Amino acid sequence: MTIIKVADEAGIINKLTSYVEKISNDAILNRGKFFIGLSGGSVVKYLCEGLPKVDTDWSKWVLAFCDERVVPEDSEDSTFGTYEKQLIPKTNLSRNQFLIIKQGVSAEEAARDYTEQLKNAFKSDDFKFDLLLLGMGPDGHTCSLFPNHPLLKEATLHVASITDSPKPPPERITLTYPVINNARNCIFAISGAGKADMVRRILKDNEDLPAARVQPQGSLYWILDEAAAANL
Ligand SMILES: O=C1O[C@H](COP(=O)(O)O)[C@@H](O)[C@H](O)[C@H]1O
Repeated sequence: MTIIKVADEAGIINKLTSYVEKISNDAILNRGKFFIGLSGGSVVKYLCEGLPKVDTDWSKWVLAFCDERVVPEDSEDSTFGTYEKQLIPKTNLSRNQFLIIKQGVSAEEAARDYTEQLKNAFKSDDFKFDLLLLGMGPDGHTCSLFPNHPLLKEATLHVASITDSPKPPPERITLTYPVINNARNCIFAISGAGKADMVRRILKDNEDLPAARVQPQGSLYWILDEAAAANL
């Protein structure tokens, strides 16, 4: 695991951008495609500001979601909806490069359908992302994997549904640990004093919280600003 401390959000965006550029170009050079998993929450802002600066072959990108809210695409809670408005217009990406959750179905059906979409994209049952970009809530959740939730033990499904998310909206789908920890690279990007206590509990005290269970076969990076790293 590599912990990178930067001064502020601008520093997070710069670091994130350079990692994404390097990892995407390596993936495209070696395997012809770049599979990336995006998160919602504060990471959206970093990516919408940083990704347009990446020098890459956008046509080779396949973009999925580490988790997504089961809401209409035009809802302000839709993670895809936000990237559609704030990222696509600033890059050469097109909508059909994103794996978007099926609309108008239950969370369970959306998770099943998303699993099929991933199978088609990877042309395999082995969902090996080149990069997952992750956030962490102040309670230590990542993706839609919340503390003490039964989904933390999910070992069979690649994509699971949740209908009792403690953070609204309650209905979501999420990648599970078998997929997350199969990734070539995982990067957390965390800022602000509100996360400092949880950052300490995970990175210093080694508490068993959802974000701490992200231990990929590949590389793991935590990019922290000064406020988030204050208690390390
Ligand atoms: O609900 C969610 O929360 C987490 C963390 O969000 P943040 O705003 O505290 O960074 C996010 O990573 C996840 O994708 C999202 O659905």
